[in-house]
Amino acid sequence: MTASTPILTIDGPSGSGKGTISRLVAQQLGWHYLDSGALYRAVGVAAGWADIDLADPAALVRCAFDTNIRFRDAADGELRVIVNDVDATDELRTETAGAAASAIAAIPEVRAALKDRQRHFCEPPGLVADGRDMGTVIFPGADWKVFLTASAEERAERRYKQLNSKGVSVTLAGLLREILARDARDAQRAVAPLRPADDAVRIDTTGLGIEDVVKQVLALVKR
Ligand SMILES: Nc1ncnc2c1ncn2[C@@H]1O[C@H](COP(=O)(O)OP(=O)(O)O)[C@@H](O)[C@H]1O
Ligand SMILES: Nc1ccn([C@H]2C[C@H](O)[C@@H](COP(=O)(O)OP(=O)(O)O)O2)c(=O)n1
Repeated sequence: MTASTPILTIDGPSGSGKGTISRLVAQQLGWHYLDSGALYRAVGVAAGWADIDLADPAALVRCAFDTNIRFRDAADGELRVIVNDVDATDELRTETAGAAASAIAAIPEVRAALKDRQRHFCEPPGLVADGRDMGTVIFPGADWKVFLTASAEERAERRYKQLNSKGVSVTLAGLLREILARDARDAQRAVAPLRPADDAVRIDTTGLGIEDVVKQVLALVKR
């Protein structure tokens, strides 16, 4: 990590648009992008492949250290995630993987195991980092911090459309339940809970289009 490398953090709950907005802003600025949630999802999925019990913290911590995770920009603009040499992008995006990630993310030693890996993404010319604790724990000295929100109903609707467009069969009511459960677990855990940093700019994206949000975030960085 270079002390002078500019960092923008974008935190928020599931479906608030962190990933979409972060990638677009990073593209426009020509900066690197860290999808920290993908690291937690990858460890959860790798643990599943290795039959590790989600209630076995010591084995999960070993898994967090041992899992090889690489990101690759695909030709269609999607970010592919390669876990232990397997393209796990589609498996990672499922709600099952999200729930497993949220469960293992509550284990302090798992969070500690992933800390340095996240900080290594900070390379010139700049970094946009998205997650739950980017502005509070991983990059507390970030130059700009954004906290995105949207109503739970709108977030569930967005996820519904997103998964449907990929041919994944889900129900809106089921997604809303899962989103509310994940919000509660991520916000109530003892270590690095989901919350805005004191110096974060909050943007409620309910009813806003993607372009509107990108404009607001870029305006903040350029100010
Ligand atoms: N402001 C917005 N308005 C409408 N849809 C949005 C907005 N931001 C994101 N989306 C859509 O919502 C879905 C979930 O966004 P995503 O970036 O994956 O959220 P997160 O990373 O916070 O879980 C995506 O399909 C995305 O295109
Ligand atoms: N910085 C982070 C990122 C994700 N997590 C955990 C908590 C989240 O519910 C899961 C999945 O995160 P991810 O950002 O991929 O999920 P969403 O796209 O917001 O649905 O991982 C975390 O604890 N800290």
